[in-house]
Amino acid sequence: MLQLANAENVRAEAQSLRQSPFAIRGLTVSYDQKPAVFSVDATIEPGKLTAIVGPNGAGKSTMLKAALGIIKPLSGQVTHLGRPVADEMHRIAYVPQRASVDWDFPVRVIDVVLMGLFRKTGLLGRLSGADRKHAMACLERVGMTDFASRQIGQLSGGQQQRVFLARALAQDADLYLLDEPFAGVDAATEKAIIAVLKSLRAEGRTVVAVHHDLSTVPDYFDNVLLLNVRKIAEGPVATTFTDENLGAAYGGRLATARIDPAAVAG
Ligand SMILES: Nc1ncnc2c1ncn2[C@@H]1O[C@H](COP(=O)(O)OP(=O)(O)OP(=O)(O)O)[C@@H](O)[C@H]1O
Repeated sequence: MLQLANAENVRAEAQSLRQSPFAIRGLTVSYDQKPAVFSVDATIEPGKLTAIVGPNGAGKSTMLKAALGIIKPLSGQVTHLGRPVADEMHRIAYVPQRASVDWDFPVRVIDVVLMGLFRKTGLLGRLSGADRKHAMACLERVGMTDFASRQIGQLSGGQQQRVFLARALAQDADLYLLDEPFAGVDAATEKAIIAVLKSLRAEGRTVVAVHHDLSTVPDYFDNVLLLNVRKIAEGPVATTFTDENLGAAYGGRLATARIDPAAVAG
């Protein structure tokens, strides 16, 4: 009887942890003593698609990198599922900005995807046939199986973006953080990527993406976090993605930007 009650407790705890958000508290990051992100609190709702939106230089990439410990913040705490993020990295997949990656590195597409499994297998761990099958299935999800043996330097920008998404899929994470996944891709690739992100949400996973095209925010995302060094607002798109909040994030430059993303391109 006691054992049954314990099993029930463990299940309830696991369930409530799954519903605990990715939470950022008091995050401040400075470069050369100038704050790029200042005192940001954010609570990412589990099982939703959240956009991080703000002008160039607003600190969006910096916030993601600092939240994951890739760069060291001046201050702040970040938790995932109620625990320090450093203990939870095996549940988190990060897709960096394409421009920040050395695409001349001599490695095949399939090997990039298999890198997504390193946290599970260890760097020197042996990959099984099932691992390779899983990696191929991830490539299939992004429509890139025909390119498995290609060197990554021989891919187009959109194809590179898809491969990085496949690597994140291979990680089988709870939380996906993507830095501008739609940057420089054509309409077909954008459609393919958003379909994958929505399928992750349908599986109960959480997706956060830095996003520049304001016109697609309402179609693509459930929630939005507006940033300009400080947090301007966060919440459901319907109530948060307002002209007032956009004006506060982008300054006077943005009277019509919600329908004209070109207005904020520079
Ligand atoms: N390594 C660095 N050293 C010094 N300053 C940096 C560094 N990285 C970013 N910055 C500065 O920090 C600020 C925030 O940059 P960040 O890349 O986080 O902005 P962003 O919102 O992601 O911009 P974008 O939309 O252009 O990608 C900018 O002013 C940028 O110049």
